[in-house]
Amino acid sequence: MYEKLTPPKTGEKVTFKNGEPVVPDNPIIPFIRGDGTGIDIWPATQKVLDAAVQTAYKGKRQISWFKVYAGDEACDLYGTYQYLPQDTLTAIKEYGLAIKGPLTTPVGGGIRSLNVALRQIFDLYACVRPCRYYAGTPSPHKNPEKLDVIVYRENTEDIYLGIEWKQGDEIGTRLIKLLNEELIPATPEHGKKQIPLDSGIGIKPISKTGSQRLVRRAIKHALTLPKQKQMVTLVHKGNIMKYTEGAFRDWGYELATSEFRNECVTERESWILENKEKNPNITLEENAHMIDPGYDALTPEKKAQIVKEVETVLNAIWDTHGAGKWKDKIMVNDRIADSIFQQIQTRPDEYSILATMNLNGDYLSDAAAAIVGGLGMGPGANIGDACAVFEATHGTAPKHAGLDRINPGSVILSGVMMLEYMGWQEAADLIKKGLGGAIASGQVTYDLARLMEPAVEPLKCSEFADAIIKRFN
Ligand SMILES: NC(=O)C1=CN([C@@H]2O[C@H](COP(=O)(O)OP(=O)(O)OC[C@H]3O[C@@H](n4cnc5c(N)ncnc54)[C@H](OP(=O)(O)O)[C@@H]3O)[C@@H](O)[C@H]2O)C=CC1
Ligand SMILES: O=C(O)CCC(=O)C(=O)O
Ligand SMILES: [Mg+2]
Repeated sequence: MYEKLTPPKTGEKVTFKNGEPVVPDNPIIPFIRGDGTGIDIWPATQKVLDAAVQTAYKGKRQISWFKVYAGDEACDLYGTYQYLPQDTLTAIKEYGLAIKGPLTTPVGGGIRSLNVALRQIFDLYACVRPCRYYAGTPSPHKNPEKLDVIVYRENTEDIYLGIEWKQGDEIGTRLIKLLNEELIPATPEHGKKQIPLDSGIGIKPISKTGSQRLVRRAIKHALTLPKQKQMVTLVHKGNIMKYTEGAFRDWGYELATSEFRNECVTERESWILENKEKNPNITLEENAHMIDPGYDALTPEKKAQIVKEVETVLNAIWDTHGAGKWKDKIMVNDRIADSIFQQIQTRPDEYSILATMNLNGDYLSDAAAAIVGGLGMGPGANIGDACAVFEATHGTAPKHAGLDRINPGSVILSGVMMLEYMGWQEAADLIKKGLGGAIASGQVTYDLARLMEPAVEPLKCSEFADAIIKRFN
């Protein structure tokens, strides 16, 4: 079955039932060390995970690690350009869960991202990146503790799908000509627009299926959160890209108000309901006027549409959601992408789950991680219905590689996410306690040490792992 790998002799497979993992007490879990700083981060992470599992379960549960290869290490073992060997894919498919360090993607040429390839191959459609603050972490923000969000990023489509043609490419040029000469003129709303012939071209597909399965997962996650965090914000640039980004928003609302009708209320619905609660005799038109600030300037047709919307909402959900009942539902709202970047800084406590398309989520997860301490504190998980691969938000940080100085926090916290996903909460809690304790006592790696006031002497990557483990008991 494997060309160059031998799975551990002990341990069992994780299986999946209805999209959820079924985890034995001794699961076999494949890991990819990663390129660059992976060489420092992975040993530190494995040590912390093993120590936590041992402390929590005293041998009753343990992980059998299965080393698999990707990136530079894979080329060393399998040969030139063998960045993602079949053995690795077979192992991840077979064992269901995996964890990885970062992998290099050269900018502007060579291999396409291995990280993205793994997500696409295993249909890991939800990239889940929580950004929460650990007390004592230095931050450029005044109140970083107010940010506690989870970026739920669609992980398989968008411009990130990688369907692109280089400037000057023959097929790319044919495509531009087809668009300019036939398809754009055949679409009246595009007017006389033309694509410059010397353009590179990228395709941005956003599907209804892809959008809704992501939002479905986000809403299900929201249902597990404390009441005050039960919110899902659909992030998009739909004012400009109406049929991709705008459609993501619309499909998100459609799903929330159909599949989760009883569990969700949209922001706009909540305004309509609240207006009637405050004034039971309010007319439909008065209500419409209140929910749309520009109402007076609208055309009669548009005004009639909003009045109809108010009527439809009241008829559909007044009984189930009215009289304040909506306050116990998941709030689903939407924000324009550029605006959300300032909102997470100026009003962080108003947000919880941020459901995004692929590219917006890529940007937003780095930005949100920066608020709570930087990329060394940004964990993540790529989750599908039959497989999950855990990895940090950051990349290989090559200038720090092999120096035993980088912060392993993000991959360790990705391990915490994996333990929680497995239902091994006790081990996950120990690591969060240990990591929180180490940071609170100023025992941190260079990235956090340089921001601390007063300054502290940085720990090495390996020493940070030990500082976490020391605090388990
Ligand atoms: N999932 C993955 O495997 C990903 C892979 N990549 C790939 O990684 C490579 C390098 O990308 P690059 O743009 O340099 O981005 P990186 O995220 O690798 O690093 C950028 C900077 O972020 C900080 N940083 C990153 N990781 C940590 C950490 N663990 N602890 C503390 N600080 C950290 C460092 O800042 P400072 O030096 O200021 O301290 C570092 O120089 C590229 O090939 C890229 O494509 C990128 C993102 C994700
Ligand atoms: O794979 C890469 O090179 C980049 C991926 C990335 O930035 C991310 O997933 O956040
Ligand atoms: Mg990124």
